[in-house]
Amino acid sequence: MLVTLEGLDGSGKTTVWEALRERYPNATFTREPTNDSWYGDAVYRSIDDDDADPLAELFLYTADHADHLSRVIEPALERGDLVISDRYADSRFAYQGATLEGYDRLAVDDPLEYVVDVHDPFTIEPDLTVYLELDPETAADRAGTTNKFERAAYLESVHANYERLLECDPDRFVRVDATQEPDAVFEKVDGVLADAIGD
Ligand SMILES: Nc1ncnc2c1ncn2[C@@H]1O[C@H](COP(=O)(O)OP(=O)(O)OP(=O)(O)O)[C@@H](O)[C@H]1O
Ligand SMILES: Cc1cn([C@H]2C[C@H](O)[C@@H](COP(=O)(O)O)O2)c(=O)[nH]c1=O
Repeated sequence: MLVTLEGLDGSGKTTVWEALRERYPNATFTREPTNDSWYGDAVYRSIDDDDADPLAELFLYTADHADHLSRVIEPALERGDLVISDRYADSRFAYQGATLEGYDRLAVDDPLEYVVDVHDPFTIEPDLTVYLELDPETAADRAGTTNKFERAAYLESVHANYERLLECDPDRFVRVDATQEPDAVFEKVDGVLADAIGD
């Protein structure tokens, strides 16, 4: 079973992911961008480049996703592991969907839909996606605005894109209020996960 954690920067995904690691020691824990491949290194170079071309950046993230699928996700699912990923394809739909808004050289009406279409032929859809919902101001505050994506105005567009994704796929997404204390957020996510895997 593939479970993904999604949300704005600072919404508490990694905090929950770390706590789940202790709760499910036999599961495969992974993340995007990956932090153990040159594809992931290339993505982090792009994140640190304020002038990175948004379309090139989409394909760097997507290359990292393709490698992540073949190297980590598919083998773990074939072994029958529970796989828990801190960010996954929905991050691309929401974030690159936002960076590509108003990018003149991409002749599409709906960048989010375009990014979904790029993934459609090869990605593996998660069985469950936990969306940690937080307002963009608090998210930017918590994240500390350390990279170009962690700014409230940009996170507004990302937030709107996540809302579209949740609306399109209500059976896959579970929304969790990320303004609660960390323990309460974890308890809620743990309950959702236990229900999903029949624990
Ligand atoms: N429920 C919470 N309430 C208040 N602060 C929190 C909560 N969860 C996490 N934090 C704090 O917010 C900051 C960001 O948390 P975390 O790294 O888990 O978020 P994230 O969603 O993984 O962020 P990013 O996507 O930027 O990596 C950390 O300082 C963390 O301690
Ligand atoms: C997977 C993915 C991530 N991003 C953005 C979101 C964050 O600002 C950075 C790095 O992620 P982290 O969880 O803070 O380490 O990258 C993105 O724009 N598109 C994606 O597909």
